[in-house]
Amino acid sequence: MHRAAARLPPPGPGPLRRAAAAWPRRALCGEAPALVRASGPGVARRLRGQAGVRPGFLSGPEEAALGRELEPQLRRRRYQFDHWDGAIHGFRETEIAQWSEESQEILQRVRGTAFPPGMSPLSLVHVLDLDKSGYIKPHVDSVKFCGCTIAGLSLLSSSVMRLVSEQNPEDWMDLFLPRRSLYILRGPARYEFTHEILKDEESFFDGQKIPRERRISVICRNLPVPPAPS
Ligand SMILES: O=C(O)CCC(=O)C(=O)O
Ligand SMILES: [Fe+2]
Repeated sequence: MHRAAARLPPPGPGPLRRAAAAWPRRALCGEAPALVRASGPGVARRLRGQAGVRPGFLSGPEEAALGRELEPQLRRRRYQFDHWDGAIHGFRETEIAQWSEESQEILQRVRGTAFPPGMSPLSLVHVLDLDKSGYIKPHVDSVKFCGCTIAGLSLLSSSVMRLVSEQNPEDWMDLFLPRRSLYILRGPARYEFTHEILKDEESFFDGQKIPRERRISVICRNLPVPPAPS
């Protein structure tokens, strides 16, 4: 979702629900420092434990197994190059509730890593297939439909995810997402910073080109906590 633009969810049921709104605070996850670069020590401190990358989270065979399961479902859809809210360019997507046993084990591992005990993960898992020319513009995931944690697996391609502070756009953090890694965004990284996936032409991490190929992400989210009754 574009910065500062409050948007409505898409008409009817659909996997994309990105709308800006209020920013409740919550916390915590691990990180690999070599895979993140921040605009300054203040941002690094603020996002420590809130934005992290686990390289090698998936093995090669696990990536292949997920791919085999996802390809037939994705192939039925067309890449879209103009989305309803313009947040994503060159993509197709789906939400999946039923997974093979092998994939369920992987998703359990994601949830066990990303979500503290007692948090309710969304049962639908979001699968986003970005064409080589596709990219994700800066947005904040809808607070209406998605809770404090976003955890995503990257298949087929490495990429760079950029976080930019909504309040001070000069504050940013880049996350290098190697192929087969898991990233986790929580608390301020999820609510107070936009996130985006850079297009191939702009895909650099710490000055180094990170070529963007076709990329499939498998994203687990949790339910928003309902407001306390007044
Ligand atoms: O592809 C990803 O890892 C992120 C996708 C995303 O930001 C979204 O669907 O809201
Ligand atoms: Fe998002």
